[in-house]
Amino acid sequence: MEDEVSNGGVVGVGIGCGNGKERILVSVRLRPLNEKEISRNDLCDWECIDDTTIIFRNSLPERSMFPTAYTFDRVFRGECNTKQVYEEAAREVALSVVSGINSTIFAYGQTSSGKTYTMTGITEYTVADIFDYMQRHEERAFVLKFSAIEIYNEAVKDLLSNDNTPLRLLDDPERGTIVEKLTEVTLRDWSHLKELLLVCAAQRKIGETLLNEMSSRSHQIIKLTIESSAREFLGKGKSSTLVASVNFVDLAGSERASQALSAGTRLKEGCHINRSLLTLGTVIRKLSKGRHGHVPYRDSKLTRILQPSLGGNARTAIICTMCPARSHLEQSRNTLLFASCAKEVVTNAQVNVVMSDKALVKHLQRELARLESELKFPGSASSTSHFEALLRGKDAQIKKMEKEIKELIRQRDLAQSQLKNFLRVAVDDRASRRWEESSQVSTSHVTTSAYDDAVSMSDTSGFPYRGLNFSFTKFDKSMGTEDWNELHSQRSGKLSEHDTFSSRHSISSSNFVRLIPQRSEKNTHEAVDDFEDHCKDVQCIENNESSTTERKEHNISFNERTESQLSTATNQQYSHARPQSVDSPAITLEQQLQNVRKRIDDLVRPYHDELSSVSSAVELSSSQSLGLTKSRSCRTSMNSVSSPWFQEAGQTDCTPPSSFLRNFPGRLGEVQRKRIALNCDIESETLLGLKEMAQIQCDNQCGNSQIENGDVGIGGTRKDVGVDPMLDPPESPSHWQAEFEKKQQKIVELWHQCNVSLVHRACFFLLFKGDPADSIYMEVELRRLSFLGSVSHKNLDRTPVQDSLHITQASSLRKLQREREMLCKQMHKRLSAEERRSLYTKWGIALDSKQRKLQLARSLWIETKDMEHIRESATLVAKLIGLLKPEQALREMFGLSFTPQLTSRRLFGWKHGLASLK
Ligand SMILES: Nc1ncnc2c1ncn2[C@@H]1O[C@H](COP(=O)(O)OP(=O)(O)OP(=O)(O)O)[C@@H](O)[C@H]1O
Repeated sequence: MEDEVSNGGVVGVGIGCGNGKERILVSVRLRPLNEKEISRNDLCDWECIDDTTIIFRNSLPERSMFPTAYTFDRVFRGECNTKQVYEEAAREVALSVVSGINSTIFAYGQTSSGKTYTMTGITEYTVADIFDYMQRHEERAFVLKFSAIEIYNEAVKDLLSNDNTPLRLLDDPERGTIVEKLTEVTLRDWSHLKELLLVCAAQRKIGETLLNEMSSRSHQIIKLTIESSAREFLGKGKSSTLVASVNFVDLAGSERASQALSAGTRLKEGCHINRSLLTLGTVIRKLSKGRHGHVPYRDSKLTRILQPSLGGNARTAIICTMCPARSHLEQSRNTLLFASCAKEVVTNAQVNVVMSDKALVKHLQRELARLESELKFPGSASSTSHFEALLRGKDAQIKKMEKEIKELIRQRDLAQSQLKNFLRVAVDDRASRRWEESSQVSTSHVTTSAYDDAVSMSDTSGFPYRGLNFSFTKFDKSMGTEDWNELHSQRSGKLSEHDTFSSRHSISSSNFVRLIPQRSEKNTHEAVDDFEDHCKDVQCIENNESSTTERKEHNISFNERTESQLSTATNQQYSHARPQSVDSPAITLEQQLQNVRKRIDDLVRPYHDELSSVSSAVELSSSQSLGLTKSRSCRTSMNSVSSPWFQEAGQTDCTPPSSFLRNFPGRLGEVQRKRIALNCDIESETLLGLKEMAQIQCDNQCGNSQIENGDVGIGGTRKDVGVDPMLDPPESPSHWQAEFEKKQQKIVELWHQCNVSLVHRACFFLLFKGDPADSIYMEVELRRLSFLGSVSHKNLDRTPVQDSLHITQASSLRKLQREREMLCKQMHKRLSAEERRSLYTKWGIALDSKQRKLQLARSLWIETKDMEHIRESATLVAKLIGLLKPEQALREMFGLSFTPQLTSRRLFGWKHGLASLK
């Protein structure tokens, strides 16, 4: 049995038992008056009035100062037998030992008060109960070990050994103070115990005093150690053992030398006894006041050995024995004071689990692995918490910034609207003055003058035409095209028919741009009858837009520049007529506006950097999950493979998003603006980085101008920005198919609305045919388009930002028309005469009509609801650009900013095809 549990290498594992902290159980036992006391007519002053209170019944005046009632966990009258004392004052504590909890039962009291009498009984009852417990728990294997020592004159003696040599006390880091070379005997049975108890009694120092013929002159500690293991795990290497000890402590009695009439040896014994008991009293007193300061455990061998039982890992019960005789009043009172302190002492008992060698080896191996890992990654746990703290801090920072941005945007909007109002008033005022002045000459001059104003401002001061249109909205709306033509004719006096058309078309384009931004492409066809005229018209607008390009190079937002120029122009134009006091508010407002914008930029930049890093992380993880190699950005790859339209667009015009972004309240930082400037047409908007969208979306939220469009709103979290579909694929193929068709339809409609390049549409349409893996690209495309569409369609309360967007939308429409024209040119090259004829017939174009190729090109992608039409359009466009194998196009070009390694051969094939269009 002893082999099952190793004593040498065993590590005790303390397991907190939750309520391990408890006070020492303190009881008081009165013994009856003995014969001597009765014969002396000694009076009994003490009375247990109930089970917990003992009182002093004495009316002596000199004792009136002392307390008369003492309460303890239990008090026992003289007639109570030891069994009752055991059961009510010791049993529960003593038997904790079978559950692996250390326990100690003390007997404390003056000499001849009945300590030995009580402890002998309690020891026997406890062992009897332990044996009983062992019998009732056959499933466990028990080992019961017995040892006994006495501390006589501060020397520790082994009561089971004949050797009188004092034993040394050793300090073990795990087991505390241990007695060196102490005999420990494994108990066999009850009779074995009785035998050992007799041996101890025989060995213990007993002496005769006046008070006790058989006075114990030493402190005796009998120790029973119980080890128990579950039998089913024995020998299987994973058993664990409960190990605990119960100490039965029979202290030597405190005595007064005068009372005991001790002298010589007895006096010396008495001194040692009293000194050690004094130390015990001091320890108890200190512990009763809490564990503050030094507790003098080491001042006596008694307290040193019993340290775990005094406020340590043990349950403790103290039975204070008392002589009820008045002659022992002082000693009794001291005993009660000791008991009163003891009941305040708190111990913290633990269940002691000891592992078998094998279990211990396993445990140690695990511990070693843990330590090695900690060594390998020092502070990994702490770095995690540090990271979490950092994140929390960043979150708080972002929230604060969002709040600030909100406030700044509010201030900016206010300043903007004030400035706008001011300028409107200024312009109206100026116009009405001019009107009044001109009306004195002639009506025709009025309009000419008004028109001259507009044109001269545009021509001479670089005042943007679109800005002028915006400022003169009233004029545009109130005057029809005829008025403008007439006005123009009157101005030039000798306009050619061509000029007239250009003017009309320029104006109608402007009106179209501002008033009918969503006018369908088909309607535009009617306005653009003549190809050559159309090109001139385009050229005319491009000239106007070149000024915008210049502005873009200077990195000044359109909004800022427009307003600034408007303000400057207005000031310049009317400085002679307007008092300085009127100009000042405009300058102040403009300054205010710029300050607010600068603050927002400063605030947004770090926020956006943060967002970028998060997006990068998302992209990286996405690309990893796709098994893609992070490469050049999608934008870069698109530029490298894009059609001439993409390139051309990139060189000339600003795009709706870039224009939008530059004018948007929460404008992007410098880097973002530069990046966006690389994409210069609406087709390139498919490449609009998700980060930018997320930024805009964030800004929108800040500005309470969240953009929504049908069922694909932009508002939401970063997760919404085209990343989550990868994480959340459709549940079933049929579900996905339905979803795919729905998304495809929506995309086709948005392409149409946003005037997206036909080449882009064709590539995308032919590339993504319903594979579930395409879901992310569909989602990205859908959201980009939704974003563009929603921005350009929400024009109820038009802002300068939106105005600028409409202009670029017109530009995109024009580019679309040019694209059709280029496709038209390709028809001759890519299609045989027979193929062309067949297509004309199929597409309902009369074979004898003029400009059949152009008609065919203009018929492409015009029916958004007819998927067959869309498919045929896509196939024809692909053929015209030489994209024979659309599936070879790179999907990633349409997705997030990650691409696989591009093979030059693939690119070459497509680029070659595209290049041939030039
Ligand atoms: N509760 C009791 N009922 C009857 N007799 C008792 C009781 N308690 C003690 N006695 C008797 O009192 C005497 C002294 O008891 P005991 O030796 O146990 O005292 P003690 O406190 O151990 O003294 P010391 O400190 O001197 O050893 C004994 O003869 C014992 O039988």
